[in-house]
Amino acid sequence: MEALVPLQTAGQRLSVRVVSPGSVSIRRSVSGFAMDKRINFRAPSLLPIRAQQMGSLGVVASSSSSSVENDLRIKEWEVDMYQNEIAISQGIRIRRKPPVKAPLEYSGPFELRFHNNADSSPSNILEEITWYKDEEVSRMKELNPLELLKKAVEDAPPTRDFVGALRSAHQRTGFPGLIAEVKKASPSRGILKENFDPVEIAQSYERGGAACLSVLTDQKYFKGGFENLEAIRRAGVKCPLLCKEFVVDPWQIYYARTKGADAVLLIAAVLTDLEITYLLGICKKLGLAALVEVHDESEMGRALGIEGIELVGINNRSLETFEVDISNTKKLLEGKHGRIIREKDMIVVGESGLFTPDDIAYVQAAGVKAVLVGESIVKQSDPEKGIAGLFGKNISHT
Ligand SMILES: O=P(O)(O)OC[C@@H](O)[C@@H](O)c1c[nH]c2ccccc12
Repeated sequence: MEALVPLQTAGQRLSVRVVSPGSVSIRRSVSGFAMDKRINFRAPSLLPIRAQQMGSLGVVASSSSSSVENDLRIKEWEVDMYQNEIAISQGIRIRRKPPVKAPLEYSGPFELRFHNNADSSPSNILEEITWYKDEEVSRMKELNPLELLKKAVEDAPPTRDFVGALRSAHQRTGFPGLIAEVKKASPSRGILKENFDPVEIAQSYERGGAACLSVLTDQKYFKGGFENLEAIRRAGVKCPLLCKEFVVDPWQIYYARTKGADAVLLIAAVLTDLEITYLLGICKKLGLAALVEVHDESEMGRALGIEGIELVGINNRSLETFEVDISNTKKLLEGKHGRIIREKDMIVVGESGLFTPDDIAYVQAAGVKAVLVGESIVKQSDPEKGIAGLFGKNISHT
C-alpha cells in the first residue's frame, strides 16, 4: 500500500505514505533533510479519503514551516474528531485517545464542540486500557513493522478451526463448548494465581476437556503476554487458541497470527461498526476466527447488523464498572436478538462469572453453545479437576 500524495510548497516537500492499514507517515523534506511523522487512524478503511484530505494541505500550506506544522496538526486533530463523532453516533462511550484541545488558530466544524469532551482523564478502566493500548501498539509497531509480520504470516503454520472445535465439543458433551482462560490476574480481581505456569495450566485444561483456550496477552492490566501464547502453542497443545487482547489496530491481528493465535477478540464497546467489519476482513484473510464481544442490547444490535460474524460473546462483566451479572446473557438472548441468532445459527459464548454447574445450566438454557471461563478454573490447584467441578461431570475425552 503505497498511496503517495506529494505536495510541493515553497522550499519544502510533503509526502504522505500509507505505512500500514492503520497509519500513514508524513515526510517533510526541507533542503535535503527529511523528517517523518507517523499518524495512526481510528478507521483504517477510511484511509484513502483521509489521504486525499491531507492533499488539501498543498493548498493551505504556506512557506512558513510553523504554519505548515500547525496545518498538519489541525488535519490530524480533525480526523480524530470525525472518528469520535462516528463512534458517538453508534452509542460508543469509550474514547480511543485522551482528548486534545484544538490546535492554534483552528476554525472549522468542531469549533464549538471540543470543550464538551475535554476531560483528559479516562472515565473508566476500559477507557484507560484503550488509551494505554494505543501508545503500546505505536511502540510495538516500530519494533515489528507490518511488512515483516506479513512475511512471517506467509510461512506460519495453518490455523486451527476455533469455531469447529466449539461445535464438536458441544455435540460430544451435550454441554456448551468450553473456552478455558489462561489468566493470571485482572484489574477487578487482582492476582488469581501466584505460581502461574501458563503451559502447565493449558495442558491441564486440555486434559480436562476444554475445546479451546483463551490466552490473555495484555501485560500491564492482566499480567499476560504474547510469550505465553507462543509457549503454549510451541508446547504442542492442540486446542485452538484465542488471543485475548484489546484490539485497536489491524497491526495487532497480524501480530497475534505470528504468535500462534487461531482467533482474536474484538470488543464492540471500543470499535465502530466499520472497524469491526474491516478487522473481520483481516481475520478472514489470515484464517483467524473472531469473537465479537458485546455487553448490552445496543452492542448486540450492532453486532447482529454486521455481515460475517460467526461468534458473539456476551460478557456478563461490565468492563466499565466490573459489575458481574450472569442474567445479562439471558437478557440479551431474549426477543428479536435471540431469534436472529437462532436463524443465523451463530454461536453465542457466555462469558465471565461462571462458577458452578448451575451457572452453566442457566446460560445453556438461555441459548449459549459455548462458555468462556477463567477465574473459577484457573484458581484450582488442579485446573483439570476444576473443569469437572464446573460442569459437575468429567467432560474429558477419556
Ligand atoms: O474470569 P472469568 O470471570 O471467568 O472471566 C473470563 C473472561 O470472560 C474474562 O476474562 C473476559 C471477558 N472479556 C474480556 C475482555 C478483556 C479481558 C478479559 C475478558
